[in-house]
Amino acid sequence: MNKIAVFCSASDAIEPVFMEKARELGAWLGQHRKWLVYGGSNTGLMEALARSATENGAMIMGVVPTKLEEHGRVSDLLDVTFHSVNLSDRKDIMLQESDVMVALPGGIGTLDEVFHVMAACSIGYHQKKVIFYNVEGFWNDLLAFLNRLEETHFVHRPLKNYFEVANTLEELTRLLE
Ligand SMILES: Nc1ncnc2c1ncn2[C@@H]1O[C@H](COP(=O)(O)O)[C@@H](O)[C@H]1O
Repeated sequence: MNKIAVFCSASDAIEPVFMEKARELGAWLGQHRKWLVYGGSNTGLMEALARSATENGAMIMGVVPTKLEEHGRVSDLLDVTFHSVNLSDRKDIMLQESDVMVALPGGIGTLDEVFHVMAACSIGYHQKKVIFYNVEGFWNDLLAFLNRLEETHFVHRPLKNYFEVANTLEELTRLLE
């Protein structure tokens, strides 16, 4: 897989371990000459990831909604900039431009992106998967809830159709190779 979308936090106030894991992933993307497709913001895990990716040789595509541009929150690291009108078409563009999506720890924006991709997969718009990068068990509660949805038949197909989980960088990169 060559074009990897990454959904992740825009916050600068989170624990350093998450920044470190984002940088490690960025370095791997660069060393393996991958394209990073992401939200293009100059804050949080997004900027940490993008800086490390570009320093290690990755090409970077940012999908930037008008609002971010208006607020001066666009990273200056981007090789390619896609301009989106809003968050809805931003998600469609990120999905269209990538082979697989990785979810690093994140908040509401990240959850919105993850569920957009899985919901579209669930009714057959695509067959691309989300990989939850479960740094420090960040996604455990969400994964437990998703498993409950499967056990109680609230999801239409087995969850393995929609996502995979990587607990370490090694597990993640094995899925990305
Ligand atoms: N206001 C936003 N700034 C940057 N990125 C955003 C914003 N809203 C949605 N996104 C996307 O969602 C995540 C970051 O949002 P979090 O709420 O911090 O998880 C990122 O992947 C962006 O593409």
